[in-house]
Amino acid sequence: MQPLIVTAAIIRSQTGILLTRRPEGSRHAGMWEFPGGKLEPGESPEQCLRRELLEELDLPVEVGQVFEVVYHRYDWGAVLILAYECRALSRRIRNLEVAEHRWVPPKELPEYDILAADAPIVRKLTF
Ligand SMILES: Nc1nc2c([nH]c(=O)n2[C@@H]2O[C@H](COP(=O)(O)OP(=O)(O)OP(=O)(O)O)[C@@H](O)[C@H]2O)c(=O)[nH]1
Repeated sequence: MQPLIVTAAIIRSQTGILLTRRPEGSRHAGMWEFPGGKLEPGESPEQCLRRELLEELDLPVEVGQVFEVVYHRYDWGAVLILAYECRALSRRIRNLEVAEHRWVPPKELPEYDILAADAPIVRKLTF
């Protein structure tokens, strides 16, 4: 099986890095993650991130450099996560498809239940 290709946004503000919590009824419900989602056919990672951030948070973003790439096997299958530095183009966020969102100072990231695949990203952010 090919891994699921997933994009994730690293968005920084003066108060921290943006985390979102997965809604009830989704895989890994209640866990925290970086906003983003699965790459759709024909889409570039940048297009995917812009679409997902609008769908989930009504947040327009500018997509920058790759921050980290992670391959991880869950018991249900593998993911290839492409994490990009992104810049929020609005201050307003709406929790459209997430349970909640939070701006988390890097040193507090280890206190959150973040998806296992994101561990290398969290390490790099807290380093
Ligand atoms: N968005 C996001 N997904 C992640 C991260 N880390 C991680 O393991 N994943 C996994 O990657 C997959 C992304 O799927 P998703 O359900 O968020 O994507 P989506 O919005 O396109 O899905 P849907 O439209 O089917 O609901 C999930 O299985 C999720 O568990 C992360 O930091 N951000």
